[in-house]
Amino acid sequence: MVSDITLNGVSYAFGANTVLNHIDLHIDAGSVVALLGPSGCGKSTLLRLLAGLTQPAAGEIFFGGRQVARAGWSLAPEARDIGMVFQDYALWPHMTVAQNVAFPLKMRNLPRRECEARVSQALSRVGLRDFAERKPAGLSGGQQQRVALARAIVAEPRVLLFDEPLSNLDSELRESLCLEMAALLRQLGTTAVYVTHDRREAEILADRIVHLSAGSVAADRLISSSGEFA
Ligand SMILES: Nc1ncnc2c1ncn2[C@@H]1O[C@H](COP(=O)(O)OP(=O)(O)OP(=O)(O)O)[C@@H](O)[C@H]1O
Repeated sequence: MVSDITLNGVSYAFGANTVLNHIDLHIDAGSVVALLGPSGCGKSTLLRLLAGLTQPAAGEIFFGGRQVARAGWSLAPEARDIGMVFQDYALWPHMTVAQNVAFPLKMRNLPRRECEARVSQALSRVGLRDFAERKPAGLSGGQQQRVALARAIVAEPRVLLFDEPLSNLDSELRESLCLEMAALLRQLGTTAVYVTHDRREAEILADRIVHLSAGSVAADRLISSSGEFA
């Protein structure tokens, strides 16, 4: 099941530094929204609030009809039914690729066969079916990020969150993985929020680009399927 996302008057501050200032935003179920903006504008902070890694100082966040955060309270990340992909891959080095990908299924108590089938499907989707028994250290940066992507989608979460997942890769690889991720996100139909400071990446991946500037929404534009502004 996918979920829409609603932020009502969400604010956040580090001490006296207001980082997000009364954000109102509705994200349709199944859409891919890029959060674009210069360094320090609050993109990662907004994503961390969606992930449940931090709590808003004011406002509320809903996934579907369910409140997941309000001032001073936040539902834990593991209770939110989300998948996350970070810039630094965040794989467990002692586990194989298959064990890394299977990790989100552990808490779900699924039969072993179903776990194996899901891991195999997720690895196929990212083109890594033959790498299941490798350790992350034996993979390139692009392959490690594909593992992180497979781990994010394996449990079929209701929301996918991406924090600059391609920024550690060289430009050629970035472009090709970006196109693959765009195709995968269309195929999955999961609601996704994608933080980037790269406008081209945002245009390839997203249905809609929300520009943040100094903690506020500065522009909000729909993108047509050809990558042009609608
Ligand atoms: N732990 C922290 N303590 C104090 N201030 C912080 C902390 N983390 C971030 N900030 C400040 O909050 C503001 C927003 O940071 P945030 O990481 O959300 O921006 P960003 O748009 O994601 O930037 P970048 O693209 O560089 O990652 C910045 O001014 C930053 O300096």
